[in-house]
Parts: sequence; structure tokens; C-alpha cells
Amino acid sequence: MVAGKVIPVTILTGFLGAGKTTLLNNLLKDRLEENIAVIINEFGDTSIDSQLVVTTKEEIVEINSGCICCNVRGDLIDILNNMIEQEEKIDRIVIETTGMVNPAPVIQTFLMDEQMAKVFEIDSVITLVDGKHIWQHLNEEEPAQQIAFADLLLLNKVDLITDEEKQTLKEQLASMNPHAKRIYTTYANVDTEELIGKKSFDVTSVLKVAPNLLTNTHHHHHNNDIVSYVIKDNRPLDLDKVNKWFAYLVRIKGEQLYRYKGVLNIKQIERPVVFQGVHMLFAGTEGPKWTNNEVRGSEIVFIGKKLDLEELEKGFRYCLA
Ligand SMILES: Nc1nc2c(ncn2[C@@H]2O[C@H](COP(=O)(O)OP(=O)(O)OP(=O)(O)O)[C@@H](O)[C@H]2O)c(=O)[nH]1
Repeated sequence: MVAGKVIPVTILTGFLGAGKTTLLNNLLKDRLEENIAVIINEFGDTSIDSQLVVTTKEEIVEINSGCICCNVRGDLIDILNNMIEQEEKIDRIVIETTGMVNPAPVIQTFLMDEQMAKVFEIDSVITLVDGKHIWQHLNEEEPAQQIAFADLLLLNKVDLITDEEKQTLKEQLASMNPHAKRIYTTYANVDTEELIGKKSFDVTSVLKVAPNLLTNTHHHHHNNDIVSYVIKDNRPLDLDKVNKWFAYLVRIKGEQLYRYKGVLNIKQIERPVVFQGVHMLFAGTEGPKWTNNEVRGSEIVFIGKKLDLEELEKGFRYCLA
């Protein structure tokens, strides 16, 4: 790293499925000439997210050992320190937090840790808001905090809502965070000039939201009703049964299923099937061919409220070919 140069940091936050990875991909594709280091934190012990991020020359580091906000003094600082020590120049760091965290501890890391504050500077905290599903989560702690800490709010998925809903959403968000700039997007499509290099992060506004940000130690209690399960199995699945199982999940469990995504090894399909879902919205496509050194297998992560692992496993077993 070049001595003395401050590295800008963009923090991407937003509830499960709001469009963070979609935005990250847009950003990376648009900024090919820059050397961007990406830090991704997953909720749950799986790396599906990094598989969904476009492959570019950027370095992608994952934190899988739990929640970024609870490990913030550990893993995140270690990763950042490693980045500082690298020879190669880093133009920017983008941190994609899991949909389940309050971004305050991540912000704190850059303000309170002396070494970090010398080398890094928060450029902006961008919060993605799922225009369709946010209403189901506004009474939960994390989405409200994510909105409150943003200096830029991307009101995403406007293709799925009416103009009236858009207006109501705008009023709701303005009441939760009057300082942030708001941009409406579909598939997080926005000129990246609007997103980065703006230095829109303003600690004074943030302190209005969280007066103890610079003094408090972190006590984050995860909502125990929200759980994450991963199912991994290499045995092939039957297409027809998979379709039936997912139809059931989406229709009957959609409300409880905040986020589900994964890769499926289906007997009748030569390539892996990559799918994602947010509540009752579900989409799947064929992914790139299995490579020779890849084990053909399925891996699914379910994140949701009061999910029953046994029932999910039973459903999965039903799908075996
Ligand atoms: N209809 C519609 N779908 C969208 C839009 N933006 C993203 N999606 C889809 O919503 C799903 C979730 O998008 P992601 O970008 O993976 O969301 P995320 O916030 O990274 O999700 P997590 O990391 O799991 O919290 C994907 O299937 C996207 O293709 C949008 O504007 N409109």
C-alpha cells in the first residue's frame, strides 16, 4: 500500500434479499479499472453469496464465522490489516454486510479504532431497501437501524410496486431517516457516480441516530426467532419433485422464509441450477457448467422465522432422485 493514502470504504447494507449483491455486481462491472477489495459477510455457514458475485480481478474475502457486527473487532480488523500490508494498491473497499446486522459496529470500527481511522475513511453507508417486502420487516430491529444509519437509501424493486406504494414508502423512509438521499432503483441499477466518491458519510448525522456510537461497547442481541439452516448433499435430485417442493415452500412457507438460495444438483439437468428466493418471489436459472474439480452437489441456505429444520430436511429427502 502507498504510505499515508486514505482508502475509501463503502458499506453496503440492507435487509435480506434487498439487492446488495445485485448492486455490488453492478458496481464491480462498472469499475473494472479500479482495484476494489470486497469483504462479504454471510449469515450462516455457507459461501453461496460469493458464488453469486461476478468474478473480476477484485479480491473477495468472506467472513463466515458468524455475524460481522459481533466479530467486528476480530475478523474484520484482521482482514483490513492484511489488506493494508499487501503490496498491491487498493483503490477502495466495499463491505457487504449480511442482511441481518445493525451496521453500527462496522461503522464504529472505522471511527474508533485508531489504526483503522488513519488508513480508512468511510465514503458512504448505502442501504438497500426492498420496496416490495420492507413492510413485513419494519418492526424488526435490524432493518430500521440499517435505514437510520444510511447516508444513501436505494429504494429498490420499484418494478414490483405501484406509484402509490412508492409514495407511501418514501414518506415512511423520510420519517425514519430525513438526512439520507433517496434514489429509486430496479435491479439496483444506478449510475455508480451517484454511489461512490461522494464522501456523503457524515458522522454528525449518524450521532443523531446513535448518540453513543463512539462510546458504547457493542451489545447486539440477535433475534433468536430468525434462524439460518444449510442443507448440503451430493446425491442427485429429481426435477419434478424439486418443483413440487419449492412450489409448496413458496406458497405455504413464503411468509416465514425471509431468504433462501442455493445450488441444486438435478439429475435431469446437466448444469447446476442456481436459485434465489425472497418470501414468495423465487427465481432459478442454470449456472455455469460444473468444473472438473468441483463436486456435483446441492447446497441450500434457508433464513427465516421459526423455521423447522427437520421439516426442511424431510422435504429435501423427498426430492432425492
Ligand atoms: N423484481 C426485482 N427483483 C430484484 C431487484 N433487485 C434484486 N432483485 C432480485 O432479488 C433477489 C435478491 O437480490 P440480492 O442482490 O441477492 O439481494 P441481497 O440483498 O444481496 O440478499 P442477501 O445477501 O441474501 O441479503 C435476487 O433474485 C435478485 O435478482 C429488483 O429491483 N426487482
